[in-house]
Amino acid sequence: MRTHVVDHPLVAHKLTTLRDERTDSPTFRNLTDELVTLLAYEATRDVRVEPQEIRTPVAATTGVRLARPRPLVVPILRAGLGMLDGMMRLLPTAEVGFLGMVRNEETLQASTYAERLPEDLSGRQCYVLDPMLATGGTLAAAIRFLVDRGADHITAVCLLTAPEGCARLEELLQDLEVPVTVVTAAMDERLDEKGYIVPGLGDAGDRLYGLAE
Ligand SMILES: O=P(O)(O)OC[C@H]1O[C@H](OP(=O)(O)OP(=O)(O)O)[C@H](O)[C@@H]1O
Ligand SMILES: O=c1cc[nH]c(=O)[nH]1
Ligand SMILES: [Mg+2]
Repeated sequence: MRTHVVDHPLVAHKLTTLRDERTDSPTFRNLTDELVTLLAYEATRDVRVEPQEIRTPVAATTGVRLARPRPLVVPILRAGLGMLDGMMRLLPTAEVGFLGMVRNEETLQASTYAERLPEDLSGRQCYVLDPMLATGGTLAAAIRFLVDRGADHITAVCLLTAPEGCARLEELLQDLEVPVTVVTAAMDERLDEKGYIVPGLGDAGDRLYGLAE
């Protein structure tokens, strides 16, 4: 597994406002959207392309287009939904599948409550969207689900990651032969006793969709 922390002053600037407890839900949603587009640029660095012959007004030339089958973007509900538009801005022709997952706040175990994905993902590049990689349980289960269906290339886009979660993800997925990359805006310090990322940004789903108020 490869973890890529995007080191860019605009990412750091937007992330700081995102973390701030005074940031309201509408601003949080906008910043998430902007941050994801910046991360998506890095996350799609190895998206598959194929040659395409075109004519410019001046001459014939060979360029590229996105290869078939199209990439699949998978937001993990609820909080991952806030990342979908930012990702689709760069990959407008991607297909979208959905996974609904929730972490039990006592046991920290992830469970799946909804799934709407193509049955056969053979040969598909998948981009998993989830703002928080905390203990890693949610992302590990989501990635295994996609690989079991045939996905052969996984990139997870996460706003924040915790070192403990990255280590656990690597351990849980060590038997996979599929390349897995995590692209993130920051690797934070640690998890607290409730499994929250420190300093983190709190509960991403609640901050996006306002259920905390
Ligand atoms: O790495 P983990 O320890 O598994 O935790 C991370 C998960 O927790 C949050 O979702 P949550 O369960 O709060 O669901 P929500 O998106 O509906 O708020 C977050 O969006 C991740 O999916
Ligand atoms: O810090 C955390 C950990 C899990 N889920 C969140 O939304 N935030
Ligand atoms: Mg939540």
